Amino acid sequence: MSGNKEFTIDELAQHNTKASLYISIKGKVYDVTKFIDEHPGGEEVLLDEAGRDATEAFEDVGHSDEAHGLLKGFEIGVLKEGSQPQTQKPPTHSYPKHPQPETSSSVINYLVPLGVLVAFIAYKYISG
Ligand code: HEM
Repeated sequence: MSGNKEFTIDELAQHNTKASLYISIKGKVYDVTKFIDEHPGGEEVLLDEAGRDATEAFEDVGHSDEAHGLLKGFEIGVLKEGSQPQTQKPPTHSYPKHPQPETSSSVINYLVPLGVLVAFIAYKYISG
């Protein structure tokens, strides 16, 4: 079965039990209710990902071509655009970079060793 029905993330989330189990992978929605008992990876993992975007979990396992092929048979629609969960953090407040008071600190960095050197030479000169 395949379809062009668009599911929102909320609709998907309603099918998160063994009685009706939808999973989304790469923007497609799959009804894997009938597959729960047959999944070689066990039902537990499917139930863990039930009703949500399982792209990462599915890819992490490194499923075979056969597994990818099976997916086609479970396709019932697509995840509505813009309803994907935010995997990336929204841009947080960007803080303006404060200009560092470069000059004053670099002058000090330069003057202190110079002062030490001058003091050392003066000391040598006076004492010797
Ligand atoms: C929903 C569609 C899924 C299908 C059609 C599917 C299919 C399969 C198939 C056919 C295998 C046998 C090995 C292979 O051919 O790669 C397998 C293994 C496995 N699957 Fe899935 N899988 C699905 C989702 C998931 C999800 C969401 C997880 C979550 C982590 C998962 C975890 C695993 C694990 C851990 C194995 C390895 C089992 C083992 O080698 O002992 N699967 N799956």
